[in-house]
Amino acid sequence: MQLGFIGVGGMAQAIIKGLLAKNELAPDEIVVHSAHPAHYEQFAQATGVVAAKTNQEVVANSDFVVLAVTPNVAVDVLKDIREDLNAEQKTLISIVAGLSLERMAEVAGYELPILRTLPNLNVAIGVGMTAIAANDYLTGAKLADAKGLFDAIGSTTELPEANFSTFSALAGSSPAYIYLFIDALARAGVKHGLSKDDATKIAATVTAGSAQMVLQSDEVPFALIDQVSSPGGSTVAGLLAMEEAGFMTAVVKGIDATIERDQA
Ligand SMILES: NC(=O)C1=CN([C@@H]2O[C@H](COP(=O)(O)OP(=O)(O)OC[C@H]3O[C@@H](n4cnc5c(N)ncnc54)[C@H](OP(=O)(O)O)[C@@H]3O)[C@@H](O)[C@H]2O)C=CC1
Ligand SMILES: O=C(O)[C@@H]1CCC=N1
Repeated sequence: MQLGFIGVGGMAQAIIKGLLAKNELAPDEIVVHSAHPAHYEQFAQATGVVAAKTNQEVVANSDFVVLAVTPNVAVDVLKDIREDLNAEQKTLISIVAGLSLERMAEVAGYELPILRTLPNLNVAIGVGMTAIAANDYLTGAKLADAKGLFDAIGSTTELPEANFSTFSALAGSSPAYIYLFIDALARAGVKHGLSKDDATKIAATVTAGSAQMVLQSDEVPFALIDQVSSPGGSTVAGLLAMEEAGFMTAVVKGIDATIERDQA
């Protein structure tokens, strides 16, 4: 498979890193281009992927083309490559938040096979969580191949587009919030005398372990919270202090704001 990337920012690099680490594709099966030669040429040199001189050259040399630019330029970029996409019926894979299949088809061509995806940064280490929605023209082997790319670097879930904004907040943006939680936990450890490195490792290990516990246990998180909280103990004291500071409200407000911005 030849896989093209238009845009090699944070998210595209995470996908490419994940695919290369899993040996899903060889570096010479990936072709990239972005706005600034200094960025994409340096990235190509560092990873061994192929640098194209234009977005059109990416399309010409790919079977599957990943649109990985920011939402504000995505439609203009699609307009620039639509002829090349349709000339040989390439498959378009979008990772652009907020850009619907209908809008992409309107701009790039109604019969173009398109997979709308919403991955997260954790694809870089093979534990991503990606939502996918295909249009009617993406079926059979092409759909399986496109989905397979994301299966190789984590979990995928087929989702109605109406739920993409919520998914984007809960899975696309939330790594940032979970990193923030880990950093806050570690900072508290530093406040009480641990080194930042030690505290961060401890906080991250416990966060990963607790997530595994939720996934593997039959209990809901609230029941697990009760199991940690010894009667009259320190955990319940901490929980109540966190709630007094608005922990749950802060999380829900953050997700509300994320969804609101995605839909703006
Ligand atoms: N970051 C994340 O966790 C997630 C991001 N997304 C989506 O991924 C997309 C990219 O986000 P992210 O990687 O964070 O953003 P970045 O700003 O890191 O990357 C954007 C990329 O687009 C390139 N670009 C800009 N204009 C053009 C153009 N005209 N032609 C070709 N390339 C262009 C930039 O080029 P250059 O580097 O040369 O400046 C850059 O490589 C967004 O649409 C976002 O919604 C989706 C899920 C999660
Ligand atoms: O911040 C953003 O807009 C993108 C969408 C999901 C994660 N990052």
